[in-house]
Amino acid sequence: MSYVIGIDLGTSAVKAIMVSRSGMVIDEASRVYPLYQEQPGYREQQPEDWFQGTMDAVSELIQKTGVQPEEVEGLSYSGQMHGLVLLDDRGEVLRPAILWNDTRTSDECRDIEERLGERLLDVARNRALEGFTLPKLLWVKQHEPDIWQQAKVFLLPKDYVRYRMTGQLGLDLSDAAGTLLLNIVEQRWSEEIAEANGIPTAMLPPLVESAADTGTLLPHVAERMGLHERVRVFAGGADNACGAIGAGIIKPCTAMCSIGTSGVVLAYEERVDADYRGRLHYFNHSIPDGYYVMGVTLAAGYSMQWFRDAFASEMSFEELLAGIERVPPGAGGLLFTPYLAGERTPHADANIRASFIGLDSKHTRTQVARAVMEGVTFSLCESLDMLRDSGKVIQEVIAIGGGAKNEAWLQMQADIFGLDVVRLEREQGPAMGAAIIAAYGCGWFESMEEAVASFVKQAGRWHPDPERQLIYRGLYGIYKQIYQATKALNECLAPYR
Ligand SMILES: Nc1ncnc2c1ncn2[C@@H]1O[C@H](COP(=O)(O)OP(=O)(O)O)[C@@H](O)[C@H]1O
Ligand SMILES: O=C(CO)[C@@H](O)[C@H](O)COP(=O)(O)O
Repeated sequence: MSYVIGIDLGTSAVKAIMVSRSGMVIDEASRVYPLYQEQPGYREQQPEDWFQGTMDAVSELIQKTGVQPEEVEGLSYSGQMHGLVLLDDRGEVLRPAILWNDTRTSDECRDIEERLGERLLDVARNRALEGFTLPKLLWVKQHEPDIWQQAKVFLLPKDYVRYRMTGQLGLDLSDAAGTLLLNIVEQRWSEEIAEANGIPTAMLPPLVESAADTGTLLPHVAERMGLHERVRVFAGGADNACGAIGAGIIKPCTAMCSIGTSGVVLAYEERVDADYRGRLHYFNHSIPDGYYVMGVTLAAGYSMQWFRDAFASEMSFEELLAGIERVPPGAGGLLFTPYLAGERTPHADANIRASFIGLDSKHTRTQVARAVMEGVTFSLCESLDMLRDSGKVIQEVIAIGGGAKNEAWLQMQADIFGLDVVRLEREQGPAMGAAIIAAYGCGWFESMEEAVASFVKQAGRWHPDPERQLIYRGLYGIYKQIYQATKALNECLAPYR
């Protein structure tokens, strides 16, 4: 038999899946790692935790499947986007990684936009947002000059793990798109953006395609994971690009909704000249010459994780959400905005914070949990509406990410979006996308499209219920007013955080 391994380096955990030639997921293994929040707006992780966690997860996967090392032909990666990993001239990590949901870089974003004006949108096709990598580089340059002086190259999260596994430096196009340093259409680093911001071009790692063969495993890494040294390692892609591949979003009129730590509503973009003026993210896909457009809720699954950790830390998500489907829409008149970490879409605002509106002494924990789920889904619906308003025809939504494990959340998505919502056999879209890249790279298929057709398997469909849809339409109208109503209050509260 032959297999490939797909690795998804998420924010809450790394997940590894073993996939057979017929696209069957034989098994999966995962490892969690901590998120450090030393100051308000700061979010960091240790790259060493990613590397060790990935090796542990793959090693467990090999042990529990009983697959022989020589049966694994290839592996590839999907990774949380934008996170800055700085390396010195010996390849050592200089400081903890600054993550996609870290919002310390508002000043740097303003500086970038002042320096480049409209050219930023013309070349990088995105606005300067706190989560992207270039503002993080500028923050280190300004605030940690000693570290900056030692920095020789930067990598993104999954590219760091691949570097540790193979010893080869490289960064794939779909992830490079989220740095703000890529000329998105010409698919090369933008010297203009780098030079305007004082970033030496020597710091930019070599660019590769997602399916590029990036070498083989270092002997000690192969041994630790129980793999053969000859297993082929393919570059992989940004988690949202891989999630899109794993969900089959590789042609027009298809869209996905991912509820991981972040929340994403994403559609395939066939037009290289599509111009969203930065209101939505526009990035290179992991499919050659493909693009996608998306909106991002910074704290989607993270809102649920926060709620559980703060108020029911002894409970699993399954226990916490038991009976949630019996709570009527609207959670007894309670609305939640998921701005726990600021927001990106539709309100690019690092200062906004979350609210519960309508909390009543009769509210139970289950009702509040439902309000959290509804608030996250309303936020995602705002991104979906931006896609629809741009003229995109979306017929159904493929749901992926940890949130797709819960059937009530799938029904809620169908009711709020007013569209059919489809679940896959496993919610691990990004890991499946990485496995598909590896399978295509190994030559199992002529094209990525063929690999997607063979590997992506739908497993359930939720239809919108007209009655609930109507109730949600009313609630959504109220939800959309909360941002403006709480913006100034949150600015006043900022010094107290
Ligand atoms: N059984 C479940 N029911 C509902 N939500 C869940 C469940 N399990 C996990 N989640 C949600 O999924 C999130 C993690 O999703 P995941 O896709 O693994 O994230 P990441 O890729 O960022 O690590 C959690 O924060 C939680 O909100
Ligand atoms: O910042 C973004 C996309 O622009 C996030 O979607 C990250 O890529 C993190 O993803 P998850 O850990 O939530 O999967």
